[in-house]
Amino acid sequence: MDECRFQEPLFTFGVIADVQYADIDDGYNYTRTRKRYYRSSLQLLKNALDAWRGARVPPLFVLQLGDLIDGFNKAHGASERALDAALRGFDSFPAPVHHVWGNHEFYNFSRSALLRSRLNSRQHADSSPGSAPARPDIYAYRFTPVPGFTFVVLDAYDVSLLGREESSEEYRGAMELIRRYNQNQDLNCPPDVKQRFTMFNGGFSQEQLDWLDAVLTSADEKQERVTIVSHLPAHPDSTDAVCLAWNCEELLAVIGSHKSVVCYMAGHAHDGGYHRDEDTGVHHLTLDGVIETSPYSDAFGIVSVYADRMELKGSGRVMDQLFLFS
Ligand SMILES: Nc1ncnc2c1ncn2[C@@H]1O[C@H](COP(=O)(O)OP(=O)(O)O)[C@@H](O)[C@H]1O
Repeated sequence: MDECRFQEPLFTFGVIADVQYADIDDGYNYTRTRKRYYRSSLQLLKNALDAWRGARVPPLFVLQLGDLIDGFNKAHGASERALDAALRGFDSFPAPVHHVWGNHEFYNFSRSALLRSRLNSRQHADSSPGSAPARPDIYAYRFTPVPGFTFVVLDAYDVSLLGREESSEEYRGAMELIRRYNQNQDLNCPPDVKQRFTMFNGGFSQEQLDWLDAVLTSADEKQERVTIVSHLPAHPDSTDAVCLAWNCEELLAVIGSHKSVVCYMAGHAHDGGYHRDEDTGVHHLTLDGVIETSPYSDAFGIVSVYADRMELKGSGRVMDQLFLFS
């Protein structure tokens, strides 16, 4: 009988990725292999919010893993309207929402506009020094919802052609980097080798990686469990090669040099993925995207956190997953 008793988690949190809402008819991905349900994605977001609200242990916070509204909104002059519609549900939600930025955020808004927008959830960062990189244009921060558990939001488009002014030093540096691997006229077209070097991806600057390294050093010392979230997946076995962050190898090297990291969560690749890195024990989760989920299904999860593990309870196409701490 005892085994059947519900074990109370320390806390729970909600996860959702790639809502890509737009008030337009259904369409397809670039290769026309997957249907995209632009309008009904808003209902699937509402389903997630309702389920989290009614959960036995309601989430302490939600992680929105990026691409909340689709790039098509820009062409229709509907970016603000779509963002309002997508954020409306979150407004009345009784817990903080941590927004990650994806490529579709940059199709709709400039980096400076995003920093001023409600998609900037940096107000939920820890108030202690070092909770964000010194450079304010890098959208990354650390938060500690419960002592012993730290979460890090990373900016996967810090080094990118997206969101950076064409006249800027950052844009020039990103162009130099992508051109080293991608000689296609259309930079959204992946090269044959290192396919991730496309314009719809990006990477992490040295400043951001150094800051992450310092956050993780401190977490190691305090014996904390760290979960890192970003829009772009980092581990090649957790996703399609086209969807990885440009300098995923450098990021993995930083993660691998700290024992505090237990999980890395991303969106971007709508078919999802999971891999446990055998060398580091880190769980790499790519969450299935709402946008390519039928209106008759769902794509979100709630993660229950315990002293020795996290348990993802998926809804609809999101599979359950156990993240044991090593
Ligand atoms: N293989 C490709 N060749 C050229 N352009 C592409 C290719 N794949 C995607 N794109 C373009 O890149 C942009 C981002 O692709 P998209 O599939 O919309 O990304 P996401 O999966 O984030 O929604 C779109 O403008 C799309 O048309």
